[in-house]
Amino acid sequence: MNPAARAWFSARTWQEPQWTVSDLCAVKGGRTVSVVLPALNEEATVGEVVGSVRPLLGSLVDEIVVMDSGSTDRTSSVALAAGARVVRREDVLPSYSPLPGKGEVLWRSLAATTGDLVVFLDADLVDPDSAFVPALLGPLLTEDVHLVKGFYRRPLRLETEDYGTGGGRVTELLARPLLNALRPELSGLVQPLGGEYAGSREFLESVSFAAGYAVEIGLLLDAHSTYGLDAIAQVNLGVRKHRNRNLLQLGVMASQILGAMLRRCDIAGSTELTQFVQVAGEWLPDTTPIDVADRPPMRSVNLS
Ligand SMILES: O=c1ccn([C@@H]2O[C@H](COP(=O)(O)OP(=O)(O)O[C@H]3O[C@H](CO)[C@@H](O)[C@H](O)[C@H]3O)[C@@H](O)[C@H]2O)c(=O)[nH]1
Ligand SMILES: O=C(O)[C@H](O)COP(=O)(O)O
Repeated sequence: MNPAARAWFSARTWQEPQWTVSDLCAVKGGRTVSVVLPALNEEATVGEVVGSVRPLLGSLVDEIVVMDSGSTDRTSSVALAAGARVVRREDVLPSYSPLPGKGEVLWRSLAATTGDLVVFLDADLVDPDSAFVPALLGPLLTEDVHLVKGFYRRPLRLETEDYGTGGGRVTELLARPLLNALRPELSGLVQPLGGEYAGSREFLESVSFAAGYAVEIGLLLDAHSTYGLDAIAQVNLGVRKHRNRNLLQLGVMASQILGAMLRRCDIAGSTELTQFVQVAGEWLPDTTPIDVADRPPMRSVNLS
């Protein structure tokens, strides 16, 4: 491992986070915390994810917001019933037409919330653990850091009985090898792409947000460039189960991540990905555009 990454791993990894909610409330002081769940058609799971955070509302957590990314199912009503405030993409920043993708709603969430610290949780988590939010906030509330990433064991298929390992295919086959090659100081991150993380508003509003699924790699690289390695921490969250996407979907995700990474290393990427699908026995090319434009730092955006 890169020597800087090795030293960082020893200093900034919490293998068994011990902070209790009352410990954290005691050090929270006047700081406020927003929990944000990006959601696109997550009616099956969003209620439980909100429910796992709801008991913290009014103590460690000051607001829970589900950022609806254009759902056509009951995501909004389920989230509302579970105790979240629901914000649609078009409800904030009216002068910016909403774009598709996860990065877009995370970016908009900064204009929809006020917490000094922001925790992001995916809304497709299965059996979400109420310990995720306190663990992610631990280093932010007790150390001089700006970004805290969760890590975990990742089962691949929910239908298998043992809930084993094998998940995180884009992480293991693309993101970690790429970081190793192009930003080796970040090779100590166990889950660089994980959707459960927390950051300071000061940091989140100072950087651009990559589109789609590139948002996490963008924030990680930008936290490193802005503050250095020591401003990043990682905490063990145990096990994370979620809905697995198919290989073609992961190919598009991987291309978005690759594009954002290359841009941050001043290397030109591609604006489209061609994959091949079999139709009536014949193999045909199928081309998907790859989002490239970042949203600007929220600090520079006119909020009216
Ligand atoms: O256009 C979209 C797409 C997704 N989501 C939500 O974002 C979360 C994660 O999306 P998902 O499609 O489940 O991503 P994963 O396959 O789980 O991808 C992993 O890797 C991605 C790339 O780094 C991260 O963005 C994800 O958080 C991480 O879980 C879920 O709550 C989605 O509902 C949106 O809000 N809008
Ligand atoms: O984070 C990842 O690597 C991708 O979301 C794929 O995850 P999966 O292999 O667990 O479906």
